[in-house]
Amino acid sequence: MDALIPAPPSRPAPGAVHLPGWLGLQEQRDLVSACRAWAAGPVPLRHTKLPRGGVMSVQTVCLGWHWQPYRYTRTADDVNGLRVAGFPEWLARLGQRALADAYGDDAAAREYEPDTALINFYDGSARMGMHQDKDERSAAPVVSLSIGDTCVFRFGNTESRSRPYTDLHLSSGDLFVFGGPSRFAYHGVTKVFPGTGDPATGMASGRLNLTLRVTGLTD
Ligand SMILES: O=C(O)CCC(=O)C(=O)O
Ligand SMILES: [Fe+2]
Repeated sequence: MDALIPAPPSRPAPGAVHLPGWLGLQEQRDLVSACRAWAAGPVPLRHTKLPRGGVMSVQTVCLGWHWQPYRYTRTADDVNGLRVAGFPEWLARLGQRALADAYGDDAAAREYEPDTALINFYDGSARMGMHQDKDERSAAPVVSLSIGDTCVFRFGNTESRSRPYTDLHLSSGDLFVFGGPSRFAYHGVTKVFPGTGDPATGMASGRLNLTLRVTGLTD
């Protein structure tokens, strides 16, 4: 939680890697600016509607492909019907750098071509229940980047939402990658600590998380 003393790198499960403080301050600032522009449209940042009538407490906007429970489409049919913003090349390169640093396998990192990003904004009371990222038709790793307030990220197992799991803090600038045997592990966000982010990132409050993924889909 203390931005001045980043936690050491850790591997909570095989294929899962946490690299605290991976993004520099300027990279975080640039990502915040980019996310602010994406949040304005063509598809706005919004609370995703759930099939049984509820809404998610986080607010989300997608790039490349639009996710809604539980599929990807090019257009945001549950929002305004517009095509989502494209997935930029620079973000794919950032994802490759993340994989290279997490796994130390430059050749595998060069092959990584994420084509969607889910950008989630958490206010102080938002949470995300334990779930698997399993609407992709690819087992390529998920790259997660966090900016703003620190949260408790619960990283579990591939069998069920319950124990064993590891609770860790994801703070501003942290990278978390889950692939290989952990790719379909359950995970969630149980708590956000308001006021723990550095306003110099451009986030006055709240938490931003980007997950880069390979959908395995073609048009
Ligand atoms: O906010 C996070 O750290 C996790 C987000 C997540 O699991 C998701 O978008 O599927
Ligand atoms: Fe997820």
